Formats: sequence, C-alpha cells, structure tokens
Amino acid sequence: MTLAGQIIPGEQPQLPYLVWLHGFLGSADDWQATRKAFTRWPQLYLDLPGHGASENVAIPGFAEFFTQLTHTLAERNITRYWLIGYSLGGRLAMYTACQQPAGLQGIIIEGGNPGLTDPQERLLRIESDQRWALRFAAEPLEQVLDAWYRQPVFASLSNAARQQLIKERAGNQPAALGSALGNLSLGLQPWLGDALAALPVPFHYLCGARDQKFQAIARALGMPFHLIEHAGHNAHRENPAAYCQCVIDILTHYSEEQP
Ligand SMILES: C=C(O[C@H]1C=C[C@H](C(=O)CCC(=O)O)[C@@H](C(=O)O)[C@@H]1O)C(=O)O
Repeated sequence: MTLAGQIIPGEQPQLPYLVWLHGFLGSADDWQATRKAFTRWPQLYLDLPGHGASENVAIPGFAEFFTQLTHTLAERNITRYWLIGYSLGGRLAMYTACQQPAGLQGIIIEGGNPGLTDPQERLLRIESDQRWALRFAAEPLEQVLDAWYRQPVFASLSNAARQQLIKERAGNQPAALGSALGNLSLGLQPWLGDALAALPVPFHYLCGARDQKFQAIARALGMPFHLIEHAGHNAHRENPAAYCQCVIDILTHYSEEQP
C-alpha cells in the first residue's frame, strides 16, 4: 500500500523534492503555516499510516513503513528528495535514511528521537506506549488528548494552545492512533545513533529552545543542532518563521552546490 499525500509543484522543478513527515496525531495539513516558504522546491506532504487520508493504511512496524514510503515515492516518480520530519515523522525519516535509499539527498529532523540503547528502558517505553495505545482506543479521544498534551515534553504549551491542538486532533481514528503508537513505539525502534553518524548524506537536527528533553538528546548524539527560539517541541508550529528560515538556509546551502 502507498501513503496519501499532497503534491505542490515547485518554481524550480529541477530541485529535489521536499518530502514532509508530520508527527503523531498530525496530518499533511500540519505544515500549512510553513508551506509558502518553500515554493522554490517541489513538495510532497504525506499522511503517515494511521493518520489523515492514510488512516486506513496498516502500520505493522518500521520496515513496513519504509516499504510504504519507497512505493509511494516510486509511484509519484520522485527520484531525488529530502526528508523533513517532525517528532514521529523525524523518527521515521531517520530510520529511512539509515536504510540508505537511492535518491535521498538529506534529512532535516525536528525533535525526533534516534532511539534507546538500554534494554530495560526500551521495555519500559514499549509498556508505556501500549498503555497510551489502549487509552486512545478505549477512552474519549478529547480526554486522552488532554492527557497527552500535558506530558512534560509539551510543557511549553499554554492552555489555549493545548485546547487548540485537542480540537485539531479530535478527528483522528482512535484505533488507528493506538496501532501507530504501539507498533512504532520508541521501544521497538532500532537504535539509529551509530548509523546516523555515518550517513553519506546531510543530516541536520532542529530543536525548540524550550524543548530541554530533545536538546539533551541532540547533545547526546554529539552533533551540532539548530535551536528554534521561542518554541517548544513542536517548533514549526510555535515559531514557523524561525523554523522556515532555518530550513531554507540549510536547503539553500546544498541547492547552491548543485550543478
Ligand atoms: C511523550 C514523548 O514521546 C512522544 C512525543 C512526541 C512524538 C510525537 O510525534 C508527538 C507529536 C505531537 O503530539 O505533537 C511521539 C512519537 O515520536 O511517536 C512520542 O511518542 C516523550 O516524552 O518522548
């Protein structure tokens, strides 16, 4: 099966495609505030399995996602591309990059977790994600969403921002969310840190200045990262202008190198 998505032709079609991967609970529409900044490039905004127009696409695990993405790009004749992912989308982009697919030009990751190395930590995370998956499947969705966005990683959210997210996320299919969270649990994700360090393509990491957890993860990776000021975990949502400028600077650097 392939993934649903929205194509936006670029002013410079010879440039590589920008393939955007949203986070858990999101959809291709999450990038509305940033789309207009990237009109130079051809773009593909995907709905991840279990989300948006891909809500009925099964997601047994990471390898199956890689197959779905590969088939989706081939179906749309996308042969040169960047992957730009937020959170869950960042994890999937990093996993994909570590398979070293043909045509990948680079990855830009916003608050994605490269994985866990400690077996006990992995087990605890699997159990935690399974509890969340059961809650998404069994409890009133808005109630679970409220609890979800009260987790420490979202501490920068105001009450109004949290309520707006709950409103926007309330259209998701609870069972599909539970499946995606359970089958793509961080505890099931391979540790990607070593493979990421050896990537043959550019790898840039972005982090909200108020996202202490993922700044620590970026530092532990031992790699330079770009801070997005006045933003928490969801940096592209909380400071779209700074996020866009950072990503454009990264892409332009490599575009200028192109013959
Ligand atoms: C709560 C933690 O992990 C979750 C937080 C972020 C990821 C995500 O995609 C959330 C997007 C959003 O709700 O805006 C999610 C994931 O990668 O699947 C994580 O499970 C945490 O403290 O690490």
